[in-house]
Amino acid sequence: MDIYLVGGAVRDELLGLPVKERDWVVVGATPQQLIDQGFKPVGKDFPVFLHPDTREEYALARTERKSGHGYTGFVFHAEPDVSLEQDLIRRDLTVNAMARTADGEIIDPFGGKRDLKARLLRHVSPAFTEDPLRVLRVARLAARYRWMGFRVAEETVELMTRITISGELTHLPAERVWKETNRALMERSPQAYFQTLHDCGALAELFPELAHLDGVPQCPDHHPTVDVLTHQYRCLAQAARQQLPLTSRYALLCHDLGKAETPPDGWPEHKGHERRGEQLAREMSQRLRVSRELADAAVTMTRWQRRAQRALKLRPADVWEMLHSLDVVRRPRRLKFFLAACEADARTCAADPKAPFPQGEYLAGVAEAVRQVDVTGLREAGLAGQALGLALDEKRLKVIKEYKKEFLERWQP
Ligand SMILES: Nc1ccn([C@@H]2O[C@H](COP(=O)(O)OP(=O)(O)OP(=O)(O)O)[C@@H](O)[C@H]2O)c(=O)n1
Repeated sequence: MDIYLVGGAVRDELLGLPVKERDWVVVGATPQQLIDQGFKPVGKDFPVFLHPDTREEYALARTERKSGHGYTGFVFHAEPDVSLEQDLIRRDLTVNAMARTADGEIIDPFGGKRDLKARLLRHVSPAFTEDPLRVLRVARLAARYRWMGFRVAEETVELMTRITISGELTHLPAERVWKETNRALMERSPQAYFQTLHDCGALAELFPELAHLDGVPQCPDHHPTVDVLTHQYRCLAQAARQQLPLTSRYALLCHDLGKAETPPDGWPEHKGHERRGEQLAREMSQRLRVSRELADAAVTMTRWQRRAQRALKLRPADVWEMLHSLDVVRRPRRLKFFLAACEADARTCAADPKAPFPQGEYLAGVAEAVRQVDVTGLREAGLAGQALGLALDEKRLKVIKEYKKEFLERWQP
C-alpha cells in the first residue's frame, strides 16, 4: 500500500503557512489491512480510519458518485484498485488536489501548484458538482486567503452559479451551512465569504435577509458606504481587523437586516429598522440553528445599537433601560461582546477608523459602577420585593449620573 499526505496540508505547506490538520490517503489497501495494522475505522459513510498513534485521518482512495440530494446522498467506491489520480480528480479545488509522498515529492496532476502561484481557487473537474457544500467551502477559502490575493476562477464561479440555479443548495442541512459560515466568519476576510456567495447567486438562496440589503441606500451622513450590503461587508472586515469573537461578528452580520424592509419612502433614514430587524435576526438564527448566545447577541445588537452609539448624550434613565435589558449586572460578557460589535460598526462608519469610541468605555464603566451598588444596606433597612427594586433603581440612577459627570470631565474629545 502507498500512503500520501493530501488536501489542505499540502496546500498550506506550499503556501508556507502553518499546517493545523493532516489528512492522508491510502492507495492499494483494503479496510481489513488497515484494521490489521491497528487503524480504527470511523464514520459510517466514509472509508476513513484513525492512525493508532497520531489519531490523524487516513482515507482509502475512493471515487464517489452522487445518488441523491445533498451532503448525505453519496455512494462510494473504495476498492484497492482506485488510483491516487482517481481519488484526486474528485476533489473540490486544484489547490486541494495535490499529494505529497513520504520523501517530499509533490504529485500534482491538475495544476494545483500553477493555481497557487496564480492565486486562483479553481475546481478540478465537473465532479465538483457532486457536493453542493463545495460552493460554501470555496467561499470560505476565499475568506481565508483573500489577504494573499486569492480569488475564485471565473469558470468556477460559473459552475457554482449553475449549482445554485439547480436548487441543490436548498437541500443542504442547516448544520452544514452553519458550520461553514461559522468558520468563514472567523477567517481573516469574512466579508469575502458572503461576497463570493453573492457572486454566484447563493447569497439569495442561503441568506436571503442579507441579499435583500443589496442596493438599499442609507444615510450618507452616517454611512460613507451608501449601500447597506456594502456597509455589512465593511463591518465584517473591521470586525476581523479588531479580531472580534464569533458572537460579536454574528451580531454585526445581523445588525441591519431590518433595513431591507424599509419602504422606499422611508429611505435613507430607515426609521424603526431595529424593530423590523429583530424579527429577521430571530428567523435567520433559527434557520441556521445557531447557539442561544449568538441568537441573543443578534437581537440585542439589532435592538440597542443606535442607542449605544448615542450613549454619551443619553439620560441616565435611558442608559439604565438599555443596560438593564442587557442584564449587565449578571452577564458582563454579553455587554462586552455587544460593545465590541458597536465599536466595529462605529469605526466602519467613521472617517478615521482609528477614531476613539468613548461610548464603549462609558457604557462599560457605567455597568461596572452599577454592579458595585450594594443591595445589603437596603435589605437591612427592611426593603423587599417591588420596594427593594425601586430603591435599587434609584440608587443605580444616582450612580450613573455621578459616573457620567466624572466621565465627561475626564474624557476630552
Ligand atoms: N466537500 C469536500 C470536502 C473535502 N474535500 C477534499 O478533502 C480535503 C480535506 O478536507 P478538509 O479537511 O475538510 O479541508 P481542508 O482543505 O484541509 O481545509 P481546512 O484547512 O479548512 O481544514 C480537501 O482539501 C479537499 O481535497 C473535497 O474535495 N470536497
